[in-house]
Amino acid sequence: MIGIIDYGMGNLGSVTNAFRFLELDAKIVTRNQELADCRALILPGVGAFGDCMAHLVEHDFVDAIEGWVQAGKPMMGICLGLQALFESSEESPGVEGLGIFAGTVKRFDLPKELKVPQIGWNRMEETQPDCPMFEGIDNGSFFYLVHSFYVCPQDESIVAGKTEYGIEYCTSVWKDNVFATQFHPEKSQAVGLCMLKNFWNWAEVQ
Ligand SMILES: NC(=O)CC[C@H](N)C(=O)O
Repeated sequence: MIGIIDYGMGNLGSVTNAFRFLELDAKIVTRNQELADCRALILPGVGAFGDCMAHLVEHDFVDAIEGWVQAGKPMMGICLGLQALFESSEESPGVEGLGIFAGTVKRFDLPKELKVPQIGWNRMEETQPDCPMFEGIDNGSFFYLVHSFYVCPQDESIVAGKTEYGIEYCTSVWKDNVFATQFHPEKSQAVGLCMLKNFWNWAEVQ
């Protein structure tokens, strides 16, 4: 079963509905003790970096997530759930992220004709085409996103997907047992559902 972490800030409903539509066993976990029943985790997130980290601390999920990742168990981060995996964010100066990946999160600084937050569909170029989460997804497919900040991995080798919005920036990362994306696969129709199904299948064999 896949555990969808509920720390009071996720877009839980749409993520849960997506797995229900796929007829895949996923449940919302509200206590870190429930992680033991899970085969894989989803870290969703909508809102501000600082609030995300405060809620993860308040719900006692920080050590549990770090332990999960260190144990080599599969996890997928979505949107703010990607950003929280890094060390810090310009969105919340002074707040420490989970630090699972070295690097920070920066705010778009774009010409005024490019609106921030970027809200809508944009293409992802697969820079790790062998990433299992991209199975059956054409390179350059469009995904849905809503964001003002973007991750800047220190180690570029973890970048799995890039997108152009005034600048070229990272929209997916994959290293070992952790995959995360700035996009909302649960709101990206067929390609997004395919990505979630791929994560389920990949997690099955980890
Ligand atoms: N949709 C979101 O919650 C986006 C996450 C973050 N606040 C950003 O603007 O990039």
